[in-house]
Parts: sequence; C-alpha cells; structure tokens
Amino acid sequence: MQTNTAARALGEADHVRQAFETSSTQTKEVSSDMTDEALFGRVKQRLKAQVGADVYTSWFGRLKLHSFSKSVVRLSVPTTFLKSWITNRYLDLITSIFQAEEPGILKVEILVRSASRNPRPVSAETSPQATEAAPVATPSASRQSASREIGKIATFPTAAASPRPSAAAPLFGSPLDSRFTFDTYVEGPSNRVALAAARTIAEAGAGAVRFNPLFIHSGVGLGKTHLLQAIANAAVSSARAPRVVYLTAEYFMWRFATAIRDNNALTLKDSLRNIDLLIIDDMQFLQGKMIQNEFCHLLNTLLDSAKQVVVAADRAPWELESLDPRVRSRLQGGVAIEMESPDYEMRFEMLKRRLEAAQQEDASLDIPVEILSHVARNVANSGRELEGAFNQLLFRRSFEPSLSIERVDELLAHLVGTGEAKRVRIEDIQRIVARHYNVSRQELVSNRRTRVVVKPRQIAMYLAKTLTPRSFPEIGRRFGGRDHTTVLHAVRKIEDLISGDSKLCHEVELLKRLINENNA
Ligand SMILES: Nc1ncnc2c1ncn2[C@@H]1O[C@H](COP(=O)(O)OP(=O)(O)OP(=O)(O)O)[C@@H](O)[C@H]1O
Repeated sequence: MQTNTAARALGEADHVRQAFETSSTQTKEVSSDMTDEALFGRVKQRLKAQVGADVYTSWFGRLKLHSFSKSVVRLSVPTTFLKSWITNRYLDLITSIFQAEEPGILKVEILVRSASRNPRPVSAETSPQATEAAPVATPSASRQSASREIGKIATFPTAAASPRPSAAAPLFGSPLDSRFTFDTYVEGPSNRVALAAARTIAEAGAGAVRFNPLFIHSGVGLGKTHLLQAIANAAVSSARAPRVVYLTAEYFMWRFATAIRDNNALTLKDSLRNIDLLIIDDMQFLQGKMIQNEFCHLLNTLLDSAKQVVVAADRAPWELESLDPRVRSRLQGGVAIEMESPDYEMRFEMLKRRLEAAQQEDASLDIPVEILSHVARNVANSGRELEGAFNQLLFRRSFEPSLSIERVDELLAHLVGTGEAKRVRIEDIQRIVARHYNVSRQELVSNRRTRVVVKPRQIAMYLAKTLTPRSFPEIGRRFGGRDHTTVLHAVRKIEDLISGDSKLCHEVELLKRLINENNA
C-alpha cells in the first residue's frame, strides 16, 4: 500500500525531487554551441506570442537570464512580488517553453535580483571547516547559492556561511544556529508582539498551546529565522525537553520527496506526528500538490492534538496564493503577526551586540561608536544588510585601522543605496499618481468612492505592491486604513485591466517610469 502511494507520489513530486538532485541527475547536457542568451531570446519571443505584448511588457519586461547550469535555468526579477507573481502564474508556461526549445532543461527558477547580486559576505565569525560538515544530506550548493536562501545560515550550510550548531539538537530537520537565541535578539516596536508570542511558546509546557498556529511574517532579512530558531533553541534546551522539529519548507519538501523515493514515507510521517513543536520557516516555498497534501495532514494532526505549530513566511497567510487552500485556511486559523523594519535604536543595538560578540573572541577589535551610529542611521533596510555592513567594517579595520566616516560611506555605498532613502516610497507613488490623474493625495487615501478617485487609487495600490516590498496590510494602512482584501482586490483588478487594455498598460508603465526616475 505504501509502495503504491509512494509510486503515485513520486510521479507527482517528481519536479520537487528533480530540483534537489541537480548534482547527481543524469540529464542531457544543453548543447554547448547554443548561447544561453540566444536561447533566452527565443523563449522570450515565444512567451510574448503566447501571453500578448501588454501582459509581456507588464510582467516579463524586467525578466533577465541569471544563470544556466546543466538542466536548471535561473531567471531573475527585481522584486519579491514579481517573483511570486510570475512563479505562481507563469512558471509552468515558461518551463514548458524552455523545454520545447531545449529538452534537457528540467527546471526553471525565478530569483530576486538584489538578493542574488548581494550574497551575504563571509562572516568573520564563520569557520570554513564547518561548511564541510553538513549534518544531513542537503540540496546542491548551486541551488542554494542561486536562491533567496543566500545568507540563511541556519538552514542549509552554504559555501558562503555556515551555522554554529547548537549544543542541543532538535529531533531532526535543518540544523540550528546557536547564535540565534532570544538573548541575541534585539527587541523593539517592530517586533515586540512577535517576540512576546515566541517567548510564550518556547516557555510553555507541552499542551500549553496558546496561539496555534503562530504565523510570523515580514519582509526579507527582518529576523524571522532568528526568532524561529530562538524558539527552537530555547525549547530543546529547556528541562521539559519537548520533541522539536525545525524545518525550512524547502527542506520539508526535500525530506518528503526523498522518503517517497526510498519507500519510507510512512516512517517519516510517523516521526513527524509524534512531536510537540513543529517550526516551519519560509513557508512561501512549499510547492507541489502531493507535498502540500502531506503537509496539510501533518498540520491537521498536530493542531487537532494540541501540538504547537509555528510558521514564518515573507507574506501573510492569506497572501500565500500558491498554497493549497486547505493549508492556507488552517494557517489563517491561528494568530498572524507581522514584523516591520527595525528603527534606528534597534539597528544601533544590533551593531553594538555584534561588536561585543566579536570582542569576546578578540578583545582588540573595536569600531568607534560614531561609526556604529552612522551605519545604523544609513543602512536602514534589514538585519541582514546591517550584518553585511558590520562584517565589511570588521574586515576592513584589520588593515585600515582608522576608518573615516567618508571611507565608511564609500565601503557601504551598495548597502546605503538600497536603504530607505533610495527605496520607492508609498508617499511618492501616491503623489505621482495623484498628480497624473489630477486628484489630490488626500483624495487618494480618503473614503471617496467616485470613479474619478477609485481608479487612480487602485492604480496607486497596484504600484505600491509591485514597486515596494510592502505587504497588503501595510499598503492598506497607508491608504487610509483600508483592509488588506481591498488592496488585494485592487491589485488583481488592475492586473486584469492591464492585460486587456493597452492604453492603461502604457499609462501604468509611464507612471512606473516617473516613480523610478523620481527615485533615481
Ligand atoms: N531583531 C533582531 N535582533 C538581532 N538580529 C537580528 C534581528 N533581526 C534580524 N537580525 C539578524 O539579521 C540577519 C537576518 O535575519 P533572518 O535571517 O532571521 O531574517 P529573515 O526574516 O528570516 O530573512 P528571510 O526573509 O530572508 O528569510 C540575521 O543575522 C539575524 O540575526
């Protein structure tokens, strides 16, 4: 019985399995005489012919070829939103076009450009040896380096960074990084509620379920993994010794696909049902009908037997459109908490703590407080960028002992450039759209429902979603306290209109240009 199920599952989960076997799969090599760009050019032509010029311009105009290795093609786009939009709606089509052009291609991946351009710098704190000691078989390094997982040291060890394993380990799953604890987590207004919920769960005894599931969401690099691992680290080292499993969604998929292939899915399912605390990171990456089905069963079993589940993703549960509706609905049944960007005080504190940790290993290390403060003021996007800035400074100071503020600016220009000052702001979008349609910004965020205001408002919401990393609820708040479903509706409506109305499509493209120029 298990064999039959597994055989069926194997067929359905094939794409997942293949994704994780890039290094060992015997696949036909892509012909060497074919230039990658030429192939990509042909794929774009076919794609345009299939979806029409307007849709193509709206969604694929900024699609670029990132890399081409054996059977995997990686494409890049500038925003997470575009990535998820294209992945959810067009990835199958793009894959089939690539395969029609070149049958050796097994998989197409979409990456977010900024993440692939700025891999996390090698930390002074990481040891190269540790990268050799991956505790479990892992997906190929090439997949990791190309994915948004860059810098996620606590999940899959990569060549760029590796975790410091915890002394206490969870049952199985992704390794925990011992540095990701509540003690090293900086608290502030943007994460206070999430942190309180996380502490409560880590401290609760078995069965003392409070918020179930707890769903934490935020933009990239804002501390979700750190918080999730802090829960796991605290729980596994507590006297109660609950059975804890921490997994990224990708690791969950890989474990399942491997278990199905090896005919031991039942054992895996049994071991997962017998736990006290399940923590899943990067939920947005859970794919595949069969795998989602298995996840749904697991979720139901754990929730129904009052076992705690904690999930994190880069967006709210109701925005996880690629998820099976049953999974989404169970995830929505708990408590969802959004974390926002850290403020200056939090950023300064994060840098200070990093310096203190580095000084414990080398007391001679020092970075003047005015430089820390300057960096905290200017590198404003995320904890990950701050970490990159800090490592850069530490590295530089070993051979440039007296760094001036100007030199710091020079060294960190790439990070400052992506900071809040240069990021597209919702206020600018509202101002530019309002001016274009001859309405006031106040009207855009007001309750007025006349046609002359509704359409520009919907366009502004659509642009806010496509040009900024803000979530639907956050955009709703910035548009006069509207509900997230109103924003979702506006984005869908404008997308539909654009695909059938070339005049509107040009208008929106023009607005995008104006906003980007304003921001240049
Ligand atoms: N509040 C915080 N206190 C201390 N460190 C933080 C905090 N927030 C983020 N960081 C640090 O920033 C880096 C990135 O954080 P983390 O990987 O947890 O982000 P994430 O939200 O999971 O990112 P992604 O969306 O890419 O999965 C980590 O080194 C983490 O320790």
